[in-house]
Amino acid sequence: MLKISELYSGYGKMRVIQGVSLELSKGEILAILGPNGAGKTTLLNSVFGIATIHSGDIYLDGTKITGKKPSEIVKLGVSYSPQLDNVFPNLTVEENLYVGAFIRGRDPKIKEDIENIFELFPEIKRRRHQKAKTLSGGERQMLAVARALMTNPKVLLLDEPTAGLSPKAGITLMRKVREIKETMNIAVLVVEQNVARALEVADKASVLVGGRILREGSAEEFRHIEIEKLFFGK
Ligand SMILES: Nc1ncnc2c1ncn2[C@@H]1O[C@H](COP(=O)(O)OP(=O)(O)OP(=O)(O)O)[C@@H](O)[C@H]1O
Repeated sequence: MLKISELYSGYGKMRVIQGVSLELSKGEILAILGPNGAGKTTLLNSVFGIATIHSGDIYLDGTKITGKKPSEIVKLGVSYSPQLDNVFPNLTVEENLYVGAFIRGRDPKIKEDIENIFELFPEIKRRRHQKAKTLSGGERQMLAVARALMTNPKVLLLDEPTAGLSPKAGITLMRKVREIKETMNIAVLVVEQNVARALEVADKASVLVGGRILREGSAEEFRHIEIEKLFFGK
């Protein structure tokens, strides 16, 4: 579904990603793990067309998306929930979901999809007429993920969806991500600081250090490795 091949990318001339290749299939969650500054966000930015691609290619279902604009990439089926500024604070929950569906124009199915999303996230359904800025941290992150789903993506990119959440809210959200990939049969590329939380729901994981993939494998095989060893090989 998503294939990244020998990617070198960064910002302007600055290189952050140094030869990353990975593949993500439909119905899979791939967790990108790694220390601060490893390039995790830059990898997502590269897929979404907001970083500078120096060389390499990115394919979605065999179609090359390298170098395309984010608006085109969304239309092809990739949605992105960034770490910050991922909801419109002064819009209501429902309005945020309508804005999320903006690229679908006047698609009559939008209303029905919003109700389906609310079935997945009853926590925010209760707050549908409340402004996003009045939500709790956990509810706000659920809204951010829900908003990203409104484009009907094939691939969902999530940047630290549990950042700043309590352990309980964090695990609830990650389990929700798993439920989403199962019910909607989509592929999820998730960047997470919390390794245990990510590995609980992910199918596989890649460890990114210094812009390179240090190791990759099934989430199961990483569950028993200490973080220091995972990130720094100690
Ligand atoms: N817009 C930008 N312009 C220039 N440099 C950037 C930009 N965004 C990030 N960088 C740099 O790229 C490098 C990788 O940053 P990135 O945010 O991808 O790392 P990360 O693994 O997501 O880190 P963290 O876990 O701390 O969020 C860092 O050195 C950072 O300073």
